Amino acid sequence: MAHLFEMRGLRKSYDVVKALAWDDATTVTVAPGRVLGLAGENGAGKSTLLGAIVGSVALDAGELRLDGASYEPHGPFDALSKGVAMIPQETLLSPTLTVAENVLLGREAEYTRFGVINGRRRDRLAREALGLVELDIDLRGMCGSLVIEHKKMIELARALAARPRVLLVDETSNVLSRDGAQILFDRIASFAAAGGAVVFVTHRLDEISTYCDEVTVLKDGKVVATHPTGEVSESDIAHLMVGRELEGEISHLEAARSEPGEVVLSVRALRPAGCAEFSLDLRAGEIVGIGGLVGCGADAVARTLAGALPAAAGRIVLSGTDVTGLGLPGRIAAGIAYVPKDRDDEGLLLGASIRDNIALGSLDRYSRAGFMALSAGSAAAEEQISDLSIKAGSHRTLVSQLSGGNRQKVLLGRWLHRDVPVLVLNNPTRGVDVGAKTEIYRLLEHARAAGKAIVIVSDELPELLRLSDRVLIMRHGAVTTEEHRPLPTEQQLIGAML
Ligand SMILES: Nc1ncnc2c1ncn2[C@@H]1O[C@H](COP(=O)(O)OP(=O)(O)OP(=O)(O)O)[C@@H](O)[C@H]1O
Repeated sequence: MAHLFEMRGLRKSYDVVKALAWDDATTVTVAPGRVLGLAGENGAGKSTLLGAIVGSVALDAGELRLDGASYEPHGPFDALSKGVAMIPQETLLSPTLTVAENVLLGREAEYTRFGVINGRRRDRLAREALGLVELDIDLRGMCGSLVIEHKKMIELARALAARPRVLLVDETSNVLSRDGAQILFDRIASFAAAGGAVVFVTHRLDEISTYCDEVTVLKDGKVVATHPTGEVSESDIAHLMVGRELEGEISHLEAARSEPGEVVLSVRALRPAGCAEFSLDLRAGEIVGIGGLVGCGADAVARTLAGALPAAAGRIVLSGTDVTGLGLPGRIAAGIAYVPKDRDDEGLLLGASIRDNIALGSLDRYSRAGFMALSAGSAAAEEQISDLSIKAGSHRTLVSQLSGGNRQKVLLGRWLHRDVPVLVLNNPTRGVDVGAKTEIYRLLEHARAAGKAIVIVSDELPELLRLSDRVLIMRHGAVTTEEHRPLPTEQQLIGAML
């Protein structure tokens, strides 16, 4: 079969980090009508590869070919004009532009004449594009205030509306609801059926077996193998990615479960935005998982427990102290740590180092007579880098230079070494590779065994089933199901969500 897209001998280094380190003979191709899955640990080079394909990463060496001809994009807009569109891992929408302006970014000439904007035409074009992904939202709203799912759908709409030949999708499904993910996979399938070529990056190996024709595994910037997905199992792919077996480590965690202790966090008749009353007694050494479809209220519950969203009513008592009136910083100081879902918007200082981001969870430890002595956090940061296998030169590396999954690990690392009694984790392993996920599960299990009380909101049912002592399923803002161990199957929980 003729190739639509071809990559050969790609190399890219950032100082000593070899993000892409293919030898001259290494070639990866995608034929028309095919979906290529890209798998690899955090920092393996997947996003760098996609960045190189749209010209946002300048390669040190290598060759890209589109339709048999040399292809050298100068940036994402140039790539788009040549028929290559990307949905990046971290959203690139401009927060201060409207939905319509973002959807039509780069197409302004289509609705502007002699410098005058034709608003009706703009709105019609934007509506057409959003129709491709079944998104019906206010065209005049600012993108900065949208939920992440809508931002991703806008990026998908923008890409599809440009009618590209090659579509690159970087870890998009992990922020989408089931319905959103279904729309994404349907569009990918029809795009391929119409002769397009797709490169799809995900850490969810079931998505690779279900939706991809072939899988290429990257490790330390090199191509380890490419196989038709029908010929490799998910555990084969995981093995190629991390170079070791993972299942045994997980079942070990299952065996170590013990009875929870005293109630640490008592939540009474809390009214998170858009939700019914929510009550919970969370015990020391207990993990309560909360799941449900998008808009079910689990996200609002997590944010309200953390103090990131105000509650309309109710009480939250932490070890006998009423913390209801406290905002996010006050709750953190009181002992409720929070890992948000949208890490770049809500969680991390991208321009600061790993050490400073981790130390943010412990400012009280590092302030002396009103001055910050963050250098004292270096050892703690190095410990987190090693415990969580954060791929970085040192604790001085800026978070903006880390891969997505490694950023997520920094966010978690901020709290895992802290002595906080309560952790509220909102999709804590989003974008984290299978090996590091096992490591994070192990650390959370240790935190649980050490008596921490943990609430995990997760879109991944296997994660909830693996970690939780209790699972709450929410629908339309209310808890409709509560299950204790032994927990029901994934299928039964999905049934409860619908
Ligand atoms: N701008 C940059 N400056 C310095 N190092 C960088 C930069 N961008 C990427 N890197 C490094 O290159 C390596 C590959 O990163 P990349 O984002 O491609 O990984 P990835 O496979 O996409 O990981 P993830 O699964 O976590 O998204 C990492 O070690 C990362 O820290």
